Amino acid sequence: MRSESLLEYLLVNYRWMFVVFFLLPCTVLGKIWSVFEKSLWSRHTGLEHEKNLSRIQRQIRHRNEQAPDQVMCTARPSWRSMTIADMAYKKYMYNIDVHLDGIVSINAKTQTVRVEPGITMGRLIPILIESGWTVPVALDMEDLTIGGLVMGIGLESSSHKFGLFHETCTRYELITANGDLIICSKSVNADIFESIPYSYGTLGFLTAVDIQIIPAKKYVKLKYRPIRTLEKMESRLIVETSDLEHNDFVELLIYNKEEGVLMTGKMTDGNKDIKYVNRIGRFYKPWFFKHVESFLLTWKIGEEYIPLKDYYFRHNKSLFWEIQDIIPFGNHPVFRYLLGWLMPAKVALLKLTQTDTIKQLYAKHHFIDDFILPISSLKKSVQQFHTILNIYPIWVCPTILRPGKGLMHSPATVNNMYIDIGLYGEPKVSKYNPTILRDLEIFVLKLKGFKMMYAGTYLNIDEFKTMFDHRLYDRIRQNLRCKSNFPEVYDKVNRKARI
Ligand SMILES: Cc1cc2nc3c(=O)[nH]c(=O)nc-3n(C[C@H](O)[C@H](O)[C@H](O)COP(=O)(O)OP(=O)(O)OC[C@H]3O[C@@H](n4cnc5c(N)ncnc54)[C@H](O)[C@@H]3O)c2cc1C
Ligand SMILES: NC(=O)C1=CN([C@@H]2O[C@H](COP(=O)(O)OP(=O)(O)OC[C@H]3O[C@@H](n4cnc5c(N)ncnc54)[C@H](OP(=O)(O)O)[C@@H]3O)[C@@H](O)[C@H]2O)C=CC1
Ligand SMILES: CC(C)=CCC[C@@H](C)[C@H]1CC[C@H]2C3=C(CC[C@]12C)[C@@]1(C)CC[C@H](O)C[C@@H]1CC3
Repeated sequence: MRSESLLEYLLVNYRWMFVVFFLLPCTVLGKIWSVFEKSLWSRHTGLEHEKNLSRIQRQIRHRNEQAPDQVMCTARPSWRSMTIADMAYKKYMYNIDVHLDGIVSINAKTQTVRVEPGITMGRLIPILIESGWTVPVALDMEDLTIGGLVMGIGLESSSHKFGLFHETCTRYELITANGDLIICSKSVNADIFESIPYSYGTLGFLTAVDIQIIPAKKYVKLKYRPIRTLEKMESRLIVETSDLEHNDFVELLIYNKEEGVLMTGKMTDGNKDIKYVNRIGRFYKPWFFKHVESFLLTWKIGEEYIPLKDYYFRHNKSLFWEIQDIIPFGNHPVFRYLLGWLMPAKVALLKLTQTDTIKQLYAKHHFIDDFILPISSLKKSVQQFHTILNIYPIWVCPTILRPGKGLMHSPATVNNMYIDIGLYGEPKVSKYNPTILRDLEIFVLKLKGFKMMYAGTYLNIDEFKTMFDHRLYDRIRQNLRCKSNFPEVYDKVNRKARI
């Protein structure tokens, strides 16, 4: 630390000062600006969308003439993306500006909403709820974009019922390498439709997505059930995920090797008898994972009504549990009541303003990743993660995987229940080395599991192709003449491409 400038030293050791007194006020100014920007919603019409398409097509044709050897990616800067690492490839690939973030239409008849890919969950969900609708898989971080969730993957506590985010999408609009616009759905260009999810923008540029919508209700009636032992957590999770009639939402937080809290929820309009609604989204309310942990103290089953939007964004204020490393006193009542209204910190601003030292410290001493494994391997996997990482809490989110031909699908010919295991934090084992991730990836591969690619991978190309079925993807890449125009998925998610 001695060789660092004073500013660098302060930014690393007292980052909370910078975050609380500069970054949070900037976030609030950004929010005020977005209130004005909301008028965009009414401004976005089909016509506006058409204009945007020609703008993208012009850029692609220009690249095809001027730089045909340089493969393309979107111009969305790395600091805006919801990933911890920098996308190094943005610097040497040809950047196409695909920034479209409107709602094109809401169609109550077909129960779909057509959106442009840059719209975030934080903008889409409130607008839909105001119109009485919601999406089946509503992601819990405000800044995630629809394009990113289709091209990467997304899952939430309703995924045990509806599957991964893209499975609730019914139509994509894609601009291909030669600038053509393709529409695809289950009935039109069905193979292209199936190969787009998880292709990380390597088949074309997404310009519109149709998502199913379902009627929104006022609350989620959420039940908290403390459970001791991993065996019991696993067996209870299997029972609750198959009870689709009672459980619209299922999520498990594991707080140590032995104890966790299983949450099951149902969307409801409630009735007049509701005495207490826990508005967890209010600024002075405790961080959600701390609130859930409190059920381990009383060891009683709890039940409460939570407003729908508050439930959806329950992990947003504390960025799951990541904000505690940055503002360690952020959950203290004094902070919450005085400055809690400034939260949550904008991830993009945190990324943009982190110094190289902070980046390196995170790279060396911090772990952020998600693994998707068969539900019956919960106990075995958590034990392995405990030995190698010892990070708690652990996020467990069940998701159904269906058979298919895309990059990621159930290896069986029937639907299979999987769980996403999210590990975010500082490993508490002695001698932690980030390359240990490779061992974990091999462990997951052996269990016929997958990993989420937003954090990058140490797998080599052959292992990667064993984990993700490339047969249809390769064929579609050939048909759409992607070879010299777009990189392969692996070129974007391997460790050298993400630093
Ligand atoms: C992943 C992580 C992120 C953190 N982020 C913040 C933050 O944003 N703002 C804040 O005020 N405090 C943060 N902290 C806590 C803070 O950085 C440390 O308490 C402080 O740096 C210790 O300083 P030192 O001079 O005692 O130790 P040092 O001599 O600076 O370091 C001792 C050891 O700890 C490691 N280390 C130091 N700082 C970090 C760090 N930030 N991350 C990982 N390893 C580290 C060093 O590599 C070294 O091995 C973070 C801690 C961790 C683990
Ligand atoms: N609960 C959850 O499921 C969570 C998921 N995530 C992960 O975060 C990522 C989403 O974050 P977000 O910041 O929204 O997206 P990103 O900017 O990270 O984009 C993710 C990928 O999607 C591609 N992409 C995005 N928009 C388009 C488009 N219009 N056309 C073509 N390709 C496109 C990007 O291409 P390019 O490389 O060319 O820019 C990139 O490869 C996903 O990978 C997701 O798995 C993170 C947190 C929570
Ligand atoms: C629910 C799933 C599947 C994933 C959740 C991942 C999140 C916990 C991470 C996604 C982006 C991450 C970033 C950070 C923390 C963890 C995430 C929110 C930081 C805010 C950590 C501090 C750094 O300085 C900036 C990081 C930006 C990305």
